[in-house]
Amino acid sequence: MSRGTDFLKYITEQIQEGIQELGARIQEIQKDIAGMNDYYWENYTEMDQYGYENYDNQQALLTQVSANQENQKRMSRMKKMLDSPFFGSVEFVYDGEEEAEVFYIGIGNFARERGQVPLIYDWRAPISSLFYDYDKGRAAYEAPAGLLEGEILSKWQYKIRGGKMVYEFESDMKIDDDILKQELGANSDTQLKNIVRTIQREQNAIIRNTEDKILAIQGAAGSGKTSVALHRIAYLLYHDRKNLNSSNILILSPNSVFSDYISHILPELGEENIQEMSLDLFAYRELEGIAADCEDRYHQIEKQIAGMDAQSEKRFRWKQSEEFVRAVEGFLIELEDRLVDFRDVRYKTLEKKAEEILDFFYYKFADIPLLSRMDAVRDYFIDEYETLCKRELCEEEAGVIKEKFRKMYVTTDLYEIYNWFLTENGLPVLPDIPPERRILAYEDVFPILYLKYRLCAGAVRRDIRHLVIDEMQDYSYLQYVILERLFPCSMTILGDRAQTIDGKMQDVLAFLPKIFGRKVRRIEMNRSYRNTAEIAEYAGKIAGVEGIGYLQRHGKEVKKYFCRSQEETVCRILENVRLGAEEYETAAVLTMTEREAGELYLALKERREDVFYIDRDSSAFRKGMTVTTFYMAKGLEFDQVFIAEGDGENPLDRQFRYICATRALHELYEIGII
Ligand SMILES: Nc1ncnc2c1ncn2[C@@H]1O[C@H](COP(=O)(O)OP(=O)(O)OP(=O)(O)O)[C@@H](O)[C@H]1O
Repeated sequence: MSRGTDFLKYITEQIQEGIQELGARIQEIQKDIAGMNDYYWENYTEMDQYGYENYDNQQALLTQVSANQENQKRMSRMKKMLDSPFFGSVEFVYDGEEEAEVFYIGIGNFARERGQVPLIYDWRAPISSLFYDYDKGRAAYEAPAGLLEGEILSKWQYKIRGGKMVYEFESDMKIDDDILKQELGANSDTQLKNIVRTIQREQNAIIRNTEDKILAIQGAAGSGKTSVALHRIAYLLYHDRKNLNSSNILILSPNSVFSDYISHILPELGEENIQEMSLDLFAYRELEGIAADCEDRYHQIEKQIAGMDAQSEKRFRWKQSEEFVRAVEGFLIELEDRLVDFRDVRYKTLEKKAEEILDFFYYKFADIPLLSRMDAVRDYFIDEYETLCKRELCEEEAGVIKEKFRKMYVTTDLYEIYNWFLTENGLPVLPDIPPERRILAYEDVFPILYLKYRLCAGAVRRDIRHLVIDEMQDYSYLQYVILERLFPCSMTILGDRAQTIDGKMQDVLAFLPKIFGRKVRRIEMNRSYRNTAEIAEYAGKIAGVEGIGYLQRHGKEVKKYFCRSQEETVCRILENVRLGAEEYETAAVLTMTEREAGELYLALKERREDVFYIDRDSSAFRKGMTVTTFYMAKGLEFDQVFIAEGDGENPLDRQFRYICATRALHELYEIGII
């Protein structure tokens, strides 16, 4: 038997024994807990009158309950490990030592007892970097005690499934590529896979980067940006347990389908409860009370596809630009004088002259945002008044005073203030209607949100300690300014300029340093993993993207059809789609517009059962044939992709075809209309 198979046998026994021992411990604690409960119910009437005994009992109970919760977690981790306990090993001899040691690496640490040397090391442990960063020969890793150097004598890779060794071999770079090809040659799933077994060196450098506050990654389509960002989160959580837990992390993703697509990776890596949301949803929640509803990005894309007139297009761009931010800043300086009408305030013996209020407003509290500043002035005077009267005001009295101060604002309605700004800048104003009837066009959503953050206090989200922004190319200058204000934390920002959904490519890396300063570290990922060589070359030509490396994984040539009608398009799709038990798992029919997707979906649904439609309200994608727009398919991947082109020219044609083409793992069909 080989060393890997021997170790598998040994470790399986160890894990099984560990599970048994832990099971017994869980039961024991469970008994203790039951005993404590019984004791409490039998004795609670006789416990000391001050409640000390009761308190001690409760504490003891809580300790046992939380110990068992922890044990249950360990138990489920160990059970998971039985399926595939490790995937790599490194035979390493430390400098100055004679004998080599073999370190096995898996998805989590395993030791029989807490504090013992692990039998399997977590892929995020310092020692595991030997596996990802080096081949045979000299190597080193950064341990808590400092840099440890030595020599790697051999490196092995294993595939274990259901507790059985599928393959094992000594790995060098070439074999690495073969494994990758095998992994990527498999059928796609409706969820992104974890890549711990095959993380590449340049990916590992990003995952293990803890020095840079803001990492901005420009990566080709399919280069593993999303995968790397998620593994980075797992890595950061592992290494900074004291300061960071999963509720401190927020992922801004394009939509709910994408959120669902990536949602299982972190739990698989042992990290639960990471929050995910789109920036549009975030904005919508923040603007509650100002407007009843907001358009989202997808409304805007549909407008762009339908063709916007030059003036609307120009206005939209301006409202998201650096110039806009500057114009708002200028407007805010003037706003101070326009927004407040200082008056004397009188309430019983409290009397404040307008001049005195003005003085406090402009000087003492000048740092507080305008719409929150009067509250600070008011609280100051109320405090002063209470000290003088030697009593606290009741709620009703304080309410009356609050109202008097609040009334000095000419308006507190951000929508109205925004209209002042628009008028000043010679732009059409929004209709003068009450909040419950207001629906904000996408072009106004972030401008109003920006005003909110500049005018009201309390926006900064200090609970978030790490922010991930996926599809960075689709965020505007203004959105980044907002993000910078809201989240003063470390960030992983990733995207691909070639996939910008706009008339021209946007290189956000050109302006990010202006917003975030010198904290931004730029990294490029130029090797693509998703597509076959044939598809990658085809896609590269569409976007005019050069210099992308890809695996020499070969497949069918890309096929192009020209059809006369929708009926013919449907026929072409159905004759080429290969879904089934022995075939592919996912196929996508991707269109430019929602209308086209809706029509094709209905036509295909008549002919096949397993056809699903994804629109902006969907929250998951399923095995079978998915019909959707190119912009909803961003970030996802499918075994087969059919690009159903619309008729006529379109300003987003290049982006449409490029994004669609790069979604395909194995087969790509382009269907044009003549
Ligand atoms: N090191 C790796 N080992 C195995 N598979 C990998 C590796 N890196 C990337 N992949 C695979 O390549 C595919 C693309 O990865 P991912 O979706 O993370 O790329 P992306 O750069 O975010 O793509 P896009 O921008 O086109 O949406 C996925 O199937 C992923 O599992």
